[in-house]
Amino acid sequence: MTLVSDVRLRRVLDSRGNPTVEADVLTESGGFGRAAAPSGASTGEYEAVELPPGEAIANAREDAFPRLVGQVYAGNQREVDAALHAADGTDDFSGIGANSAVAISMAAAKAGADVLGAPLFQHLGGAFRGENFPIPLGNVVGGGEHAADATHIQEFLAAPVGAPNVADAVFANAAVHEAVADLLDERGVACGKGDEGAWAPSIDDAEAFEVVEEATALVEDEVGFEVGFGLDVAAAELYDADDEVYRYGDDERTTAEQIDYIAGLVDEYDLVYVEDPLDEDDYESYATLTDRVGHRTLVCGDDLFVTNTERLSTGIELGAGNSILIKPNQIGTLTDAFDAVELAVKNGYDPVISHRSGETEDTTIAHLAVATDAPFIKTGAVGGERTAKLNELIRIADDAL
Ligand SMILES: C=C(OP(=O)(O)O)C(=O)O
Ligand SMILES: [Mg+2]
Repeated sequence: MTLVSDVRLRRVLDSRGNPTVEADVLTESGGFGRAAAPSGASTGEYEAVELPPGEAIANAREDAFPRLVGQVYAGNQREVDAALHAADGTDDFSGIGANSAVAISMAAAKAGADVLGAPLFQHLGGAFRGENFPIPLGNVVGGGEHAADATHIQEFLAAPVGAPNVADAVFANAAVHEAVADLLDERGVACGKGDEGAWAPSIDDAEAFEVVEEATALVEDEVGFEVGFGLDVAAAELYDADDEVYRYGDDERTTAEQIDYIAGLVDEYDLVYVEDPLDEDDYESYATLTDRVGHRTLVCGDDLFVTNTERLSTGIELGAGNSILIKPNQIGTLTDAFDAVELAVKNGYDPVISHRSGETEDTTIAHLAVATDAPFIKTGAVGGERTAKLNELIRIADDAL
């Protein structure tokens, strides 16, 4: 029933105004799935390779279509994704492009769900998946590679850890986003937004901590449940490998100082989440930091692990981090992303399903988070391509699909 009968690829716009790959997968019985690849700006060095969309589309048409059409079943995700790997022939998807691969992989999953008449999260998670919903981490202030002339730390993330349900959590993050704007306004700070819809003021990191702490406290009082916050430091972007220092503008920190700095921030602000606090090649320092603060906060590897089970295995062996960011396009297929989640959970690492800074209206990650029972999802706080995922979570919780 779910035999793939056609695959179509095209260039569509992403939220930054760049072209990205969109895939349609059709099945013999009339099933249909459509999905689009997101795109990172602060990409990890070890991510699967995103090709220019035109090239990715041409290569996938030539090499992947013959292995998909009339050959594999959309309802059998492992078979679809194995065909994509076989068509690619490399270990980093530099043949057909991780952007073509992930778009096809996600579109096939949707086509499989369509044939079954089941929502995507149910097709992916099965009848016995958990009943939990992820806590959304919402980017409210940011800079780094996502906005010029803003904070050095890439993302300050609202984390409504005490929310009784996903809808209240989503609205709490939006309220923090709004409170931040009011507080910045009171301070006479005008600002625009970065790539993910977070405010991108021209203030230093210390002032951003003050503002976000105040905003989360205000919203916590208002909603009556715990609203903490966390960070994506995106430290690989700050690290100068030649001089072996982390550069925050004119300030620099050695690795030992960076570890002390992050541990100090966890203490001072009771951070619930710290992503990429150290360089993507420094497993040992991750282990040191995890030893110090891992019992009270999530130390999450994004550029460190790049959704890759081999890199995660190294981290597990060394005790580096206690959480992994899961971005399907970092590894190229849903099967690989699922395998990373499974390995993480088996070893006590919390998976955090994540968007990219360049996004589309695609909602696959909302379904992936529910299907895998992930405790967290990172997908912004406001903005159409971000609210697409957040509103989908609300619909899933409301049995409205
Ligand atoms: C979402 C992120 O940004 P990008 O997509 O630019 O890697 C991130 O670093 O976690
Ligand atoms: Mg990150």
